[in-house]
Amino acid sequence: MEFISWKKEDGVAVATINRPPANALSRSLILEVDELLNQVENDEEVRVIVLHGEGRFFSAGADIKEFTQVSSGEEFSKLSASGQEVFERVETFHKPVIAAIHGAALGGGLELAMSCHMRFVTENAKLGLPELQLGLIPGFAGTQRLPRYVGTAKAAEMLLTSDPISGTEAAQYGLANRAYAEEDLLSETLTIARKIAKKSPVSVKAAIEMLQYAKPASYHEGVNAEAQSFGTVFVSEDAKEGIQAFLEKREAQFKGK
Ligand SMILES: C/C=C/C(=O)SCCNC(=O)CCNC(=O)[C@H](O)C(C)(C)COP(=O)(O)OP(=O)(O)OC[C@H]1O[C@@H](n2cnc3c(N)ncnc32)[C@H](O)[C@@H]1OP(=O)(O)O
Repeated sequence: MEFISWKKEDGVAVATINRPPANALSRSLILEVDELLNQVENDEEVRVIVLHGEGRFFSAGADIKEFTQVSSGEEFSKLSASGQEVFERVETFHKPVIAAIHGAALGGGLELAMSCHMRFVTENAKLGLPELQLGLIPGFAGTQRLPRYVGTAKAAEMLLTSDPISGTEAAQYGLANRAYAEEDLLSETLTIARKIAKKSPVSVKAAIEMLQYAKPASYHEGVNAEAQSFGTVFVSEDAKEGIQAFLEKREAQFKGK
């Protein structure tokens, strides 16, 4: 794998995303998340996976620069659906996947983190779904998972304003399990991961399976609608303007077209 490396430590696979400068989730990086799961799936020495980011951020989201290479709405809907599929595999994976988030988990980066079974964060990390700032909507099941963690009112605020919340606030709202000082994040996360690694893999698998029943019945319908909508919104003039404005480091001027 080019962008994800991992090593085993006491029953835990510590996986590092390393795609400078922002660990943006290109298509190939998302495929590597899938490949990571392939590699640990049948490894009995791996009981838990901890995912974290190298550099300044956990991940700043889907690769906005790569978006300029896609042109049709159908292609964007497919891109959305294939990301959703990988993240669904994370959420239903029979070994717990834990995100350790520092710096920022934005857009697709937060969507990846939300598909993990637990999230530990630094107090000053930024967590958010800023896609509306780009004239887009989230496309990797963020519209469905965020309200599950923070409630619909806070999810609406986060989506519609594009403002991120801090790690401390994320822990208060239930989006993160706990917030730590920057220097303690990885060691505290590993302590919890090692504790889980000592449990019976049979009961851990069963517990994860049972958690899937806590998803609302409309979840998969919502995710499919999100992928469709992602493609439709993406071909708007406003989306072109939003992406261009990001690349030119200026504020977007949206016209409603
Ligand atoms: C289906 C899913 C959809 C999505 O996920 S859409 C994407 C949603 N994410 C975002 O909108 C976040 C965009 N990024 C930011 O808001 C900011 O960045 C940060 C807050 C993460 C960091 O800000 P700062 O510290 O001022 O650094 P910087 O100069 O903006 O970024 C450093 C370099 O990283 C590149 N970068 C940041 N995010 C992305 C991204 N999501 N895709 C591609 N590149 C990204 C920038 O362009 C720049 O690069 P250069 O140094 O070459 O100018």
